[in-house]
Amino acid sequence: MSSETRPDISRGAKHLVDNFPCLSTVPDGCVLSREALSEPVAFGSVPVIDVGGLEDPTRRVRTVEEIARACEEWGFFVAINHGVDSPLMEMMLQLVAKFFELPFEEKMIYSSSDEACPVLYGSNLSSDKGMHARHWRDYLRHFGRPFNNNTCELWPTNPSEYREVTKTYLEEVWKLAMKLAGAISEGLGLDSNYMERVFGEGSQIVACNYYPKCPQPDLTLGVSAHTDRGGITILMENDVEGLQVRYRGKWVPVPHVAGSYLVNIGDCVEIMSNGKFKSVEHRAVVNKRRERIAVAIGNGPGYDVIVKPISELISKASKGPSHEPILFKDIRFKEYTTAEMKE
Ligand SMILES: O=C(O)CCC(=O)C(=O)O
Ligand SMILES: [Fe+2]
Repeated sequence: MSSETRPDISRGAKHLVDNFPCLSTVPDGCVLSREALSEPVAFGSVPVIDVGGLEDPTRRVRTVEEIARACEEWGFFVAINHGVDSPLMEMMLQLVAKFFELPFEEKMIYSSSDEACPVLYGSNLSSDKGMHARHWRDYLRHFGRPFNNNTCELWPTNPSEYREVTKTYLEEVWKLAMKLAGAISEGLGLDSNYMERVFGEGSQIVACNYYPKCPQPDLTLGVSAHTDRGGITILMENDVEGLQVRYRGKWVPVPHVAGSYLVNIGDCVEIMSNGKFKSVEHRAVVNKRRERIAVAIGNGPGYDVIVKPISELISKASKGPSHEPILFKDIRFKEYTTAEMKE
């Protein structure tokens, strides 16, 4: 390809696709290694759990068991009847879609070379940094909870309803996260408020991911294999599937279930559970036909919380026939989230 016709990747994935409608190949440099792309894919079923059962005293114990089993075996589950208002979910998704539709220059207001910037717009396609370098994804990332000082004032002002709707959405997602934290605590044999108490004021990271249509989806990825650092990730997608979960060494695609959330355990809950509940690797693939939008909210402990295996679990284990070693070191959440970014 001559340099005049070589597509410009410097403005990210969406800009490239919008401006080269006839693009039939993934630009040089964006083709990922054969090893990264050739891992086996298998069909299996990520558990679908009716979390509405947590609200019903006759079904609570069974629902807690289902959640605990999913956290042990898959680290993931699809949550239905989760209680978050569907018009609110739809509104949030539409505002994120509108944000990505803005002119490039307007989105660039939020770009920065500092990865730790509290609000960050960028593209993995045009970046050669980090584990997702040259991947087919544009993103907007910012902090949510704790809502102090000027947290929300840093968020985008366009679309105009973005701040207000996002704040309401994050509060609802936090309620759901704490409901699930209750089930996870009970699943570990603790009282249902245990994890919520440890999380304290809590923290949230908002990751809005935009994956445009890709001419050669087999040659690239949206996001490569990683685990989430926080506690409980709650992810909503438009009606396009793309997430894959590592299960018994193979990649298992998660089918889209309308109105559901994809829930996964992050590193903090794995540490707190001393490895009983798994923070499992996942990745996002892209496709030729439809753009995919995924809004992932990482719900974690407050930044000053020391994340460590829960002492009750350790002492219980050590009384048992097989002494269970403490598998993780204590670490302050703030240091854990900023240590050598994996993303
Ligand atoms: O977009 C997805 O489906 C996955 C995104 C993800 O794993 C993340 O943002 O941590
Ligand atoms: Fe993730």
